[in-house]
Amino acid sequence: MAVNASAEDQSHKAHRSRKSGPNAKKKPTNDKGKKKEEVSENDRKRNPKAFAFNSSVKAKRLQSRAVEKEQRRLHVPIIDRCYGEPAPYIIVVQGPPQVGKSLLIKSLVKHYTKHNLPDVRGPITIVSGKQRRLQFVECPNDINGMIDAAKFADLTLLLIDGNYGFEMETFEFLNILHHHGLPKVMGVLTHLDKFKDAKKLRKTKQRLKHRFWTEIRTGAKLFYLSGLIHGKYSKREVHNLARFISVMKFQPLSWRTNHPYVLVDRFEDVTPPERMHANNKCDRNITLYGYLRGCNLKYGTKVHIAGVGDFELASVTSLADPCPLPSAAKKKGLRDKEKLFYAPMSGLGDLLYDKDAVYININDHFVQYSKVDDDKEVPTGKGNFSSTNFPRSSP
Ligand SMILES: Nc1nc2c(ncn2[C@@H]2O[C@H](COP(=O)(O)OP(=O)(O)OP(=O)(O)O)[C@@H](O)[C@H]2O)c(=O)[nH]1
Repeated sequence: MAVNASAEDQSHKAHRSRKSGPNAKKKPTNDKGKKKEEVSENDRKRNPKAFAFNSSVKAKRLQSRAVEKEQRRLHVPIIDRCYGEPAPYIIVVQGPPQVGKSLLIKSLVKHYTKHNLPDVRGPITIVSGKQRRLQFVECPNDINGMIDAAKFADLTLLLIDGNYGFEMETFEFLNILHHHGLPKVMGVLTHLDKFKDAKKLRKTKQRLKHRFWTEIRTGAKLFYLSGLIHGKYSKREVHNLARFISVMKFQPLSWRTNHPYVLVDRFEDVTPPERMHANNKCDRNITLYGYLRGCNLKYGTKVHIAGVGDFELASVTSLADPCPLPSAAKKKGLRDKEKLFYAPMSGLGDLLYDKDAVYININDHFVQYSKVDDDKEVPTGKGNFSSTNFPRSSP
């Protein structure tokens, strides 16, 4: 018994871990310098690394990714049902009378294509980049024209006379746009050269900008065209505006992606002449040309022509692209040759595509006539007919 009692009372020396030598180095330790066996169960459960972050940059990135994922979940993905090359984006230029709509379209066309447009009539299609085509349309100043324009506009340039301020036409058009799903809107202030006082100009710019933000949204883009140089807008300002349009991201409106629609850039009356002779007021057959947008157009579907009514579609034909995108070569930018444009209603563009023919427009100065002995002139050389639409081939 005496032996047992002495064994219970015996006190052992505490274990002294090695402080030096190879064994001391070998022992695994945790972060706080404690040896593995010394980490308590409680410490192990409260691992600070499990939920904290080390890098604030990484945390920010993770957070923004999570927000993005959440937004993607909330929005239905937009399915592009277009076949082949995307149709040109339509840019509607709107504003009160004499604000400078035609001049702005002419300046932008000149910037993109280096061509002078004498007159703005109908849609003007241009190639603005390797992947992008644009179609400029001037919005008429009547209510029906505005309603039609709001239906197809991808981007609206709202021209505002800076000297006068907002006018009724702008508010009307904005109201119509709101009812059609509000496409992208950018404001352009013109007639700023009429201000003589710099301070007044600055104040007006500020005032109009805030008024514009109230109408659209805070931060909506407003461009300033400070005046005319030789009857045209400043090259630098037009360049900035064109650059902005070239890189802009367009969000297709859901109704439009689910319905086929065409902005007609040319039309032709193909009624047989004998029918017209018999009755001058007979029903006409009309062929309409334009880029198909939205989704596919089926044979036999009824079409609505804005301002005219509903019609039966007799046939749909796919034609060669009159203003194609450049070939996908690995080079930067566009060559001058590739800066195509197509404006049949304005009477410009060298090629005119018809249902059964392609017409080449030859300028007068390309036509050469050679002298023939019997004093009759026979056209030769590059062109056979001067400024005449000449059928080349049938597709
Ligand atoms: N001083 C000045 N004149 C301008 C400015 N912008 C346009 N103009 C002039 O305003 C006149 C009308 O320009 P247009 O481009 O024909 O205007 P518009 O809006 O197409 O006119 P409508 O088609 O009749 O509605 C032209 O004589 C232009 O030179 C500007 O910023 N300053």
